[in-house]
Amino acid sequence: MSNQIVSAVTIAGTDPSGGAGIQADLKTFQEREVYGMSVITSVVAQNTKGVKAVEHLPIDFIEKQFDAVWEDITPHAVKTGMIATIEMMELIAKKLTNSKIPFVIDPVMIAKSGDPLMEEKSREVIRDILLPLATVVTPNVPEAEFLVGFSINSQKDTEKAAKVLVHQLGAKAAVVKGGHLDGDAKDVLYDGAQFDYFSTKRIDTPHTHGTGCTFSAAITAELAKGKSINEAVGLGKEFITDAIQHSLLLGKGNGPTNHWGYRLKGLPNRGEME
Ligand SMILES: Nc1ncnc2c1ncn2[C@@H]1O[C@H](COP(=O)(O)OP(=O)(O)OP(=O)(O)O)[C@@H](O)[C@H]1O
Ligand SMILES: Cc1ncc(CO)c(N)n1
Repeated sequence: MSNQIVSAVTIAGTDPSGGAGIQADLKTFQEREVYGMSVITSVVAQNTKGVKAVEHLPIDFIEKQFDAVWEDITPHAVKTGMIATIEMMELIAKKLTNSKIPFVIDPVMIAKSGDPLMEEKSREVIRDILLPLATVVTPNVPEAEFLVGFSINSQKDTEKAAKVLVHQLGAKAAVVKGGHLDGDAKDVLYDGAQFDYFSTKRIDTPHTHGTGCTFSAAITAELAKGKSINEAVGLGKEFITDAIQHSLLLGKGNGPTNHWGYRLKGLPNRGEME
């Protein structure tokens, strides 16, 4: 694949303040040297402090965007982020059912600010119609709890949830992220055969707006390049850790991560410099 231009597409909602959603995904693809494309599902008026308003695009217009990408530039991988309604989920399922490209699902339900990004009645639908199509699904703990139907309080629970996501709900692999648990930021990958653990020390910062989007976009970019699931998750974890470590101290709320943070590896972060 060395001379081939690798491309990926994100199907998701927007963040005009640039830290999450489509904007985070495209920045991440670019940093991973993957040509980024996007299909916008919802336009969200949000920033580092929270969500102010959401407008869903008409379903036929989402389909037109999807077709505009696919009829022209076939992507090497696809990810979904904010998919708010049942209609949108059905459209994506219809479009991707016989697709052979890697498909990463970040089952975005609630923003870090606590604002809902998915209609409650859609949650079962993402589980039933999209999860079986996933190459990798990347829930945080509250999302995983909803999808599997039990609470997650320990590593054992996390492993059990990852198994359910694969064996009962049909994803090829699942990464249950430990960002919301206490202690180290430890993510568990289950690929149907074995567990792998990706763990870093928790970085003491409130600036984690868009971490989930950035992490899943980095995994998508690496799968687009032909990396294995295990390699892609490992590279995604390094990328998000550097992005959090070097967060930009922007905004008045929970600030965004730094998508070029990996280039600053080993250097003092901005907080330490000031
Ligand atoms: N404070 C932290 N220090 C180090 N790593 C973190 C921290 N917070 C989250 N992570 C890591 O960032 C990645 C994204 O996890 P997280 O649980 O934050 O996603 P999320 O809740 O889906 O994010 P989002 O706000 O975008 O929805 C995971 O690899 C997680 O372990
Ligand atoms: C559009 C969008 N997707 C995902 C998230 C979760 O971080 C967000 N805040 N906004």
